[in-house]
Amino acid sequence: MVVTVGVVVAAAGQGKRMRKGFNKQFIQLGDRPILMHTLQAFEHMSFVEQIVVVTSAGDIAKCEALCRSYNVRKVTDVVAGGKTRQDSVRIGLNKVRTDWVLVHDGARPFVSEEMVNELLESAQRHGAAVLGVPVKDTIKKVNVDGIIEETPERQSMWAVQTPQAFRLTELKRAHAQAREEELAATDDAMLMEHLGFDVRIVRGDYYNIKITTPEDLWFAESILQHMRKMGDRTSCE
Ligand SMILES: Nc1ccn([C@@H]2O[C@H](COP(=O)(O)OP(=O)(O)OP(=O)(O)O)[C@@H](O)[C@H]2O)c(=O)n1
Ligand SMILES: C[C@](O)(CO)[C@H](O)COP(=O)(O)O
Repeated sequence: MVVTVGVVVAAAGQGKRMRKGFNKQFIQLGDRPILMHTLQAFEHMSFVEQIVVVTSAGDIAKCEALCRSYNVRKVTDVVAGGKTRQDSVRIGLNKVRTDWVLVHDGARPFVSEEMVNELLESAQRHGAAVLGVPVKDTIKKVNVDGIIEETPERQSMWAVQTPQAFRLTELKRAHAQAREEELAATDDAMLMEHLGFDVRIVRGDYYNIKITTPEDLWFAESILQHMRKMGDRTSCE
């Protein structure tokens, strides 16, 4: 079956935890801004037909100019996002014209074709899929007084990443319903789970980090150097 695949790249956050005073997507990582690493990764995936970038209204022109200078041609729309990531993704989805959509954080620059292939294969077989990695630490549920309430069994704990892959119509429905019910979610899978969909987890890679706090930039520089040395984006492990 021939299917079409689009991507919504959520890049409209303020990067408060990065404490730079500007959107962290524009921080230079190696020789280009973080967001350009992310967009170029999808640009080079042959099965991706369309990329929609969601950024803040004030950064649209800058983002379009960067796409031109880095030769990112699959970007059809650069649109202004919303207050939350969920709002930004919902806005971006309105521009997507493909059967399947990958939702990805602009701040995850090390997404690879190999991981996206596996993700899409699983999503198309089972209906919806997300990348994730088994957690390495012991996880505690802690109450407002700082007292540990519960230690969930680690074997069943995964740290969820992006991309996350869905049928466009189904994800749009999940977003519409969440809006109606005022349900707030930190990822798109949660909205699909809420609608009763089974969402598969596909093993991603520990290097597929989201750049969130300042020390993540050290890790990101090391990952980038390692990948360039290996001459292959996928051979970090
Ligand atoms: N209103 C928002 C908030 C977040 N994002 C995007 O969602 C991704 C994951 O969010 P996060 O890492 O939390 O980014 P920020 O919201 O920028 O960070 P912070 O919470 O520290 O302000 C980022 O690529 C971010 O740009 C978005 O598109 N729209
Ligand atoms: C979607 C996500 O990347 C999954 O890990 C993440 O939840 C989004 O970022 P945030 O830090 O929760 O805003």
